[in-house]
Amino acid sequence: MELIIQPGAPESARIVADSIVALLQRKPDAVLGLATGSSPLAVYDELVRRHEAGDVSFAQARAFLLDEYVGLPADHPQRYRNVIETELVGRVDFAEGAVQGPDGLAADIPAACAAYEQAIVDAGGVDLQILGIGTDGHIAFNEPGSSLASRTRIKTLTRQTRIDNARFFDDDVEKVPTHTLTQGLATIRAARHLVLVSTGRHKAEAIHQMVEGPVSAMWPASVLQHHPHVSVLVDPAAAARLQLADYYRETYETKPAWQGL
Ligand SMILES: N[C@@H]1[C@@H](O)[C@H](O)[C@@H](COP(=O)(O)O)O[C@@H]1O
Repeated sequence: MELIIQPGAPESARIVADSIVALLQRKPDAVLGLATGSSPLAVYDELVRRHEAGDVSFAQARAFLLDEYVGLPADHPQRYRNVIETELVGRVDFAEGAVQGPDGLAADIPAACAAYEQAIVDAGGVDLQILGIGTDGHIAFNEPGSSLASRTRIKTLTRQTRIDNARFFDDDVEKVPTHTLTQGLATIRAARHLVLVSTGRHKAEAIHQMVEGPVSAMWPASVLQHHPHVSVLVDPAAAARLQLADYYRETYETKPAWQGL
């Protein structure tokens, strides 16, 4: 796992965008994994800028979302398929139908989850997965206690996650759906490169547990310790609990210039 401590989200976003642009230049039909939540927003804004500058095209790329609320109407602004359309997809040149998410309105949820897993496999797997992290260490919507071997399935949200996400639902926790469809921890681990971005003191414990704690279902993101290619970009506040912060800084500062993420 590579830890990169940057002054803030814009600096991290430029590093992540460099990596995504380089990927799409060498593999125009790359498969991206997209995350919602506030953490990746600076990355999406940076990608839009690079696209507008003519540096990158998504015309041949495909993308898969990490998760989706169960039961939100198709036109609900907080449905993740709509959120990602506003934040990134509608601002660049993805082809029609190139971006998929789990179907939170499916009548047969287990079948929809299995079909989503198969769609990712059929696309050749995810080349680069963008991730955020919840205050309780969840990635996508894999809450504490999630099987480290889990695949796409329905999950019940914790009260804490619903409180954290109430800001997107008029600050009313009761409006936050209770269930989601989420890629599992094993699904996420199957992506070839994982890039996690996080800022703020409220994420410091989760970042510490993910990087330096034992691998445990109680901190689901800690499963990333088993992945061979993970880049974690944090600001000083999110890095505040890291025991080896000085070592991570020195490692990054002395990294050979030719080596990307
Ligand atoms: N399902 C999403 C996650 O994908 C996201 O990483 C996390 C953190 O969100 P934020 O980046 O807004 O702090 O919460 C949500 O519940």
